[in-house]
Amino acid sequence: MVLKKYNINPDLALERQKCTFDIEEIINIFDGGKEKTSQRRKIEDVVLKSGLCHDDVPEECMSLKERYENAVRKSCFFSKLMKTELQEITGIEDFETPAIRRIADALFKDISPFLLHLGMFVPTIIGQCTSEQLMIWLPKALDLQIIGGYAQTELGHGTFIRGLETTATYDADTEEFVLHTPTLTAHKWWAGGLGKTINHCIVVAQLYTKGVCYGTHLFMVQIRDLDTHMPLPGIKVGEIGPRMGFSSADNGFLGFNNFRIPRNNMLMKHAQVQKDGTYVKPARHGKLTYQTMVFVRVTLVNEAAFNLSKAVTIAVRYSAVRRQSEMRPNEPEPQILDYPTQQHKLFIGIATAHAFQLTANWLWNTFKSVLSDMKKGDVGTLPELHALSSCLKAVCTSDAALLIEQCRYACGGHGYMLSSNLPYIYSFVAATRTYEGDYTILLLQTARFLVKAWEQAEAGKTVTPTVSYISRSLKGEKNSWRSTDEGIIKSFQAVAAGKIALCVKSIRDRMKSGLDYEDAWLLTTVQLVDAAEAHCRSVILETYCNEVRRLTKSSSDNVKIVMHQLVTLYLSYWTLQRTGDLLRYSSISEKDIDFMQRQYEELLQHIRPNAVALVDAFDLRDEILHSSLGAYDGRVYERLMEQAENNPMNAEPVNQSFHKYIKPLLQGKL
Ligand SMILES: CCCCCCC/C=C/C(=O)SCCNC(=O)CCNC(=O)[C@H](O)C(C)(C)COP(=O)(O)OP(=O)(O)OC[C@H]1O[C@@H](n2cnc3c(N)ncnc32)[C@H](O)[C@@H]1OP(=O)(O)O
Ligand SMILES: Cc1cc2nc3c(=O)[nH]c(=O)nc-3n(C[C@H](O)[C@H](O)[C@H](O)COP(=O)(O)OP(=O)(O)OC[C@H]3O[C@@H](n4cnc5c(N)ncnc54)[C@H](O)[C@@H]3O)c2cc1C
Repeated sequence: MVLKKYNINPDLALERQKCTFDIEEIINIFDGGKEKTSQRRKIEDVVLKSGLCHDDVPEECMSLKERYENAVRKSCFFSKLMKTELQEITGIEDFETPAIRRIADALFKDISPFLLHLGMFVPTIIGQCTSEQLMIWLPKALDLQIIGGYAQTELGHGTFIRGLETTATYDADTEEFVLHTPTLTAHKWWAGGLGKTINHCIVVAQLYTKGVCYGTHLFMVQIRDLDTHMPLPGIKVGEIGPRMGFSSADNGFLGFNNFRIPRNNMLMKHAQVQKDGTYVKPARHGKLTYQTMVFVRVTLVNEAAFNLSKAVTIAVRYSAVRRQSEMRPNEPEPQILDYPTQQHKLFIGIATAHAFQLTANWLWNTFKSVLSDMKKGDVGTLPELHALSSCLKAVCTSDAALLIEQCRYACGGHGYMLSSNLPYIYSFVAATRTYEGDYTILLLQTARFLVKAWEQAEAGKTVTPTVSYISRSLKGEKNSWRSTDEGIIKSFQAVAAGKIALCVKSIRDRMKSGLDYEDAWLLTTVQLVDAAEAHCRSVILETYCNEVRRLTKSSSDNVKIVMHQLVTLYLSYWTLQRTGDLLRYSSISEKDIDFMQRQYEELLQHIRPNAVALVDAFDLRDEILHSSLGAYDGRVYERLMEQAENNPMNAEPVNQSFHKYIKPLLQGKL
């Protein structure tokens, strides 16, 4: 371990002695091998030694303007570091390296204003440009000669992309597009980095040529002068105002007054406008311009896992240090981690972080394989990827937000301190449930796919692997409950199949009673969201079990045991959460449920001695955790006091407001 090992809180030190497995083995599993762990640590060393992570004043004590300026400073120096030393170490394009994403959190407790540059601007250039356009913009973007964002959402529309109002009208005489914001609600709103930082932007606008609207397309737009950074004439741009999190990401607004850009600034990999204004539609699939969103949804599953692992590390370490109440009269106060209710709050967080991380890796591989199919001209696998990335983004970000909040509950009053870092982690993840497609909207997209899959299976057609359980269900295969991994997964698939069947029936019944398809669908949407969530649960459970089995094949017995205990905990937890559904759609009995409850409670006891070691195995350095409660040495109270003493509010013994207001009030002179 690279972490400092002096002055460790004695309770935490004892916890580490109880560990039954080799922590390094689990670290290697999640990094993807020993080599990757070593590369990641090298990257972390370089960034930590650079001195960039240091703030003179804690971020939470800065004004919004100071926070933004501090974040810009760090982003610039971090970018320089990425281009130099880090490039040498990674040897690959930076933005895909998970280690870079991890260590970025050592610099930014909140968000880098450059997040959207690497998160969406560069991926859009890669996915949407012709090879000529790529040659122009990609090197400049990677070299940070231009800095960009992604402006799709408007004041009036975010979810419904087809309803966007910004127009891009082609003028064949000058071979230019004229960008225009026709109404108040057409102003671009929310784009990260747009407020103050970026000079270029991908703009999503309704394309008009030869008097016809062809729907939304993507355009590369320079919005600020590269030298003075002033908005270009015809551009109205600014920051949208304080929000729950993302404080240093300068989310912005943008309006166009007949602003002209060259024809070549339409991103033309899939659809083109020729010089004379002729529109050439995408040859293969109508939704390829939505590809960056699919990419980000895939990466957000990883974000859910990573941020949850940070929160649960903080809460478990704190729970080992914190002593409160008594279990029996006159006995010493126990560590709060010894309360089964505390274990119930936290151990599911550890298991979920594992489940989401392995699912994220699997989804990333699926994404790469679909991209490779698409490069060969085959878009057949795209609908399944869209359905998977939609539901996994929705469910993983939503579960992670709930579990992170549970970690805060688990830390009592001190968890409410910004210095615990839990409020920052929560506000970041809470936003991921909304952006890049709101929870409900994305589950409804998956539901479309599931209903279609049902209809295909009914017609005797083969369906894709993630929904093959539908065919089994239609063949009349009855579910018989077994409390094994496979048995539980089969039962969750039976729940999903049962719910999809009911949705299909509801839609058909409603149509029989005279409604059209749209109304029948609309009235069934509560059930459809529920069915898509059930499908997603079955995907996560299956992926988690399969991946742990695959990845621990050559592990030591002790690692196999502890990793499998977490899998069983996860399966038991969700069985107990979903007893109503399982009683309805599987053959589970009350006796089985009693067994699962006892098994779950026993597992909490089995995992308890390894709890601290399991969070140590996330290998998160103190500089990444930024937490007074979760540091490796467990010196919680020392840090809280030190930070209180250094609070700028305590710099003067008497605040001037006493003389101005309180004293006159006390003396009746106000
Ligand atoms: C670490 C990185 C951090 C990055 C920070 C990011 C910060 C945040 C950035 C943002 O939020 S950017 C803005 C993101 N905005 C959204 O996500 C908007 C969500 N809305 C949509 O995606 C779409 O409007 C919609 C809900 C999918 C509906 O689109 P549309 O009305 O055009 O389609 P439908 O009629 O519903 O469906 C038609 C057909 O198309 C299929 N489809 C839809 N989307 C896709 C897709 N992305 N890929 C492939 N296919 C897609 C859909 O399933 C339908 O198929 P059929 O059922 O007809 O077969
Ligand atoms: C921190 C943050 C950063 C962001 N960054 C960017 C960015 O960089 N670039 C960018 O373009 N955008 C960005 N966004 C915008 C984001 O993508 C949208 O806010 C998001 O897609 C949700 O859209 P909306 O705000 O229009 O919500 P709405 O669609 O108005 O949703 C409001 C509610 O209505 C419900 N609803 C809407 N339509 C339906 C329907 N058809 N059926 C059932 N229920 C429905 C939703 O489920 C939700 O509960 C960002 C947002 C946030 C919070």
